[in-house]
Amino acid sequence: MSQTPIIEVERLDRTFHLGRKASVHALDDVSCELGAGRCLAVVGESGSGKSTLARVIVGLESADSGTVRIAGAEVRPTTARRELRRRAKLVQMVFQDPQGSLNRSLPVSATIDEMLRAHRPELDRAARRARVLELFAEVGLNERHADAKPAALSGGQKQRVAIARALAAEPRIIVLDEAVSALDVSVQSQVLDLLKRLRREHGLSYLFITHDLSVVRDIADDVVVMRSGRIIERGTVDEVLDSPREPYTRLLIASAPRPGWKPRRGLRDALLGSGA
Ligand SMILES: Nc1ncnc2c1ncn2[C@@H]1O[C@H](COP(=O)(O)OP(=O)(O)OP(=O)(O)O)[C@@H](O)[C@H]1O
Repeated sequence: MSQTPIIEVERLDRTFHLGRKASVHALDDVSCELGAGRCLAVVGESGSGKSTLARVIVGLESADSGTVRIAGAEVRPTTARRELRRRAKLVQMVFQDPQGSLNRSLPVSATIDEMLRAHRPELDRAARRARVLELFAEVGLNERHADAKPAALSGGQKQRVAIARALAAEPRIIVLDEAVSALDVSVQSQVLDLLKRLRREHGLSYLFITHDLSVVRDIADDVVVMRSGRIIERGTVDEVLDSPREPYTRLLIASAPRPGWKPRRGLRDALLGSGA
């Protein structure tokens, strides 16, 4: 990771207390960085702490200790509108389920219009409409899609709307949390191509949370492997996926679906635990 980091995460710790005695150490001394203009993938089995890391980074979740710096400034969870807006200009998040940011009863363009109102107050109604259509065109959609209600769009189209919504804030970083995981393989590859193009054209940096190593191979430059709240391996995608040092990483790679792949559940469960 040679470029200046745009995100620096240092020694994050987060424990969730579930009951009187039970607790989960979701982040355990986690440090990592995202180089400016790069794509860092965070991989690991379900429950390994990937989403918690993403949520702490964007300030949706607090950490018990440790620091997160974005573009050199420390970020903390806040409800202050000005601070939230300032952060949203730097970093946007795209989730697995785009439905969450869409209002069922309004055309999907409304969600983008709302972002523009927040981040581009100088635009009047007509200029916002023009910008909405520009953003739709950027993600491969047209006016007909913009004026449709969410139910009339496919999963892939809705995820494109979510990406357009993120772009409307003109952020420098997009955090994608399993953003292509719910899409079938051919739609997934189209959305990945779109993300690659947008990254090039806008100089974006991506933090890409996924459990899918073929997606990592396709889009990421660097990767960290999480297990039980800790980062257990890190490096460039080629280093980690071609020459993994940790047995756990080797197992993740061995158990990733590929043509002709047959799950070896016994071995996998023994090594990854029942939550895998
Ligand atoms: N708000 C919360 N309250 C209690 N426990 C939580 C909370 N958020 C996360 N956890 C726990 O922290 C651990 C890490 O969860 P996290 O969602 O970060 O994992 P993940 O790697 O993103 O998993 P997945 O791939 O299934 O989304 C899990 O054991 C989870 O149950």
